[in-house]
Amino acid sequence: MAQASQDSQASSSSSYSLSASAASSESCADRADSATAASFASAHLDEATRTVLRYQAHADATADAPTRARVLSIEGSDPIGGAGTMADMKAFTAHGVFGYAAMTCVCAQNTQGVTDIVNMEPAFLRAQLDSVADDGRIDSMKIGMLGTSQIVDCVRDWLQALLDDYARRGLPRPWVVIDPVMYAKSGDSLLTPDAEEELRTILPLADIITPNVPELAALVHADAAPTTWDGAVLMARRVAEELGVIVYAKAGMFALSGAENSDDSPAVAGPAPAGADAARTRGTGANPAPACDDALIIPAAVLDRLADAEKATGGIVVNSAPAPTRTDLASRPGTAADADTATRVITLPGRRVATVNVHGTGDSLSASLAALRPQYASWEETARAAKDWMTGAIAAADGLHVGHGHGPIDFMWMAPPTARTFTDDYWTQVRGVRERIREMPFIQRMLDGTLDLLDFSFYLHQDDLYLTDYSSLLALASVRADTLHDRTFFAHAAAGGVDAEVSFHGQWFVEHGFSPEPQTMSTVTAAYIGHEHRVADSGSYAQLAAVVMPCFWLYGAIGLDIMKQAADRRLDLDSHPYGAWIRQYSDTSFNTSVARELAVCNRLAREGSRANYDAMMDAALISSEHEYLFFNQGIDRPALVR
Ligand SMILES: Nc1ncnc2c1ncn2[C@@H]1O[C@H](COP(=O)(O)OP(=O)(O)O)[C@@H](O)[C@H]1O
Ligand SMILES: Cc1ncc(COP(=O)(O)O)c(N)n1
Repeated sequence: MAQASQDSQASSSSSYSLSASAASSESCADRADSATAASFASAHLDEATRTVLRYQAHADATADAPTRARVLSIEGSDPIGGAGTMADMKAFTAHGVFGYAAMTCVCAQNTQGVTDIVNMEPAFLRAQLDSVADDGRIDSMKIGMLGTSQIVDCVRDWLQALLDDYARRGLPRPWVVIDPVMYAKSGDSLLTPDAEEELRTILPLADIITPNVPELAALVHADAAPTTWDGAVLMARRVAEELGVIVYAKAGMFALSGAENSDDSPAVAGPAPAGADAARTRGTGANPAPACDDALIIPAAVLDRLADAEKATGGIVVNSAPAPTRTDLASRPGTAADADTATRVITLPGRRVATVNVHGTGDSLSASLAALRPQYASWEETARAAKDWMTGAIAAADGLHVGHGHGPIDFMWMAPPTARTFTDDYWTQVRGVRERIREMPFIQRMLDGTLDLLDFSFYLHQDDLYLTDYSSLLALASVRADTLHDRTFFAHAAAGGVDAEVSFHGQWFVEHGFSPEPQTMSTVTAAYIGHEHRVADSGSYAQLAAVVMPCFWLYGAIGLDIMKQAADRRLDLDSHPYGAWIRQYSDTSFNTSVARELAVCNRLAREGSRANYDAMMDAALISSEHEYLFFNQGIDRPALVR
């Protein structure tokens, strides 16, 4: 059965199932052209040119393809929303595919355990599966918890019939990912003991299976689960070779126990980069983090079929990006070859996230593989993409606060958070900066009237230099604004506010006997302006809006705070040396602009990606540190720029 299913996959020669479905509507003349092109290409063209031709053929063949792959989940439910069907649908949506779902059982479970399971009558499950298959084309599927041997039989028979039917009708074979679910993270059993043997009968129908470490042990009838990663990979190789399917071996069990599974990674837990970047920075020396590498094990039988498929089409696999060949895989870093069996073991690097919130990680990974395979050219690329996505989703899990046991992962980690706004988050994160500014000697001495006028005039001169430049940044924000509202807001801010402030400073200089002439810029002022310009030059409009925000908000907030402190101390502003300035600073009309700027930032943070949100936050937080240094320079005089 294994041989037949894999061969039918190979003969469709499809790395993109969507593309192959479009190809089935190709005219005979087109097919003849492709065949001629193929033999011409294999005879005359170099590899790069043939690759370009593959791209052209793929583009032509997918011209009428649907916008999204259609992916089926066959799973049990999880009302807490972290595993099973619910995990699959969330992962499908996160990966941009359209999800179908047939339920094998309904589970009463949460992050702490499984309390009850109602299995579907096999006949009713079959009715669900037929409902999908009769009405919708399936490009890819993920099969998870099957529960009982009757359900295993039902799904296996349906799947075999579907694959036969697709083959008969010349339709591309759907990608099949099977997660041989036996146990939940909580330790609860999700498969009746008598069904373990039955489960083996469906696995050869898969392209790829994703057992965790205890499931690997069960599949090879080992008495105990391996205690080392090398032992797990060895077992995974046995399973791959016996079943003739690719095995994705998962290291989650070792991650949960805190063990490293890779020799080459430093054992220091540094501040880990978030998400996909985390996986990629390993081995570069940046942000060393403990490893959680997975492995993709491709048995020789599968490699041979992939290579044969390529040979059969003379190197042009119509509707397909190049499939990996033996030499291809063997020459890649992280690929180990075994002289005896020629099985390939590909390391999928990742970093370990220190969390207990891994409910549904196995489901999410297998669903991701099914969703991503139609979008990538090979299982290797698919697996790397799925692994990176999983690391990001696990890294964001602790923020969810769902459940008291093993909490779910954050399927939406690539989107900005929604429970709090960007400005809520920013305000909390700058609490320390706000306190430091409030307590700083410059502000306190100004309030009690002991601040040296020279120190204050130094600060005001720097403020003038800063504001002149700042107004150009606001004007730039106006030019780059994406709505008319933002454009006019920044244009007014650039013109009005800054102008008024500078002329008020000029008045103060004259009244207090200081020259209003521009002074030399300090290194502190230059550093703040430099940061804002760097963001303006290389960042997005959203980042530009965020980098100028602290000057609005922190300045406005300090003004309110000074007003409150002055009132609490019952200061007589008419006789106070800084009375006029305190009045000006406490002018709440400025808060109209602050409020509008905050609304602009929240909109831009909400509408963009998580990466945009984080970049906006970084820009604003760095500006906030500069705000502190800026006030502080009145007293701790920095060097001047020459
Ligand atoms: N703490 C962790 N840090 C990083 N990745 C993890 C962690 N725990 C699990 N993973 C990853 O999650 C995916 C699912 O693995 P695993 O948790 O072992 O599956 P299962 O849920 O079937 O036991 C794998 O890619 C694994 O490497
Ligand atoms: C319906 C269903 N399917 C699978 C799992 C395994 O999830 P995990 O072991 O990752 O918690 C689960 N708990 N529930």
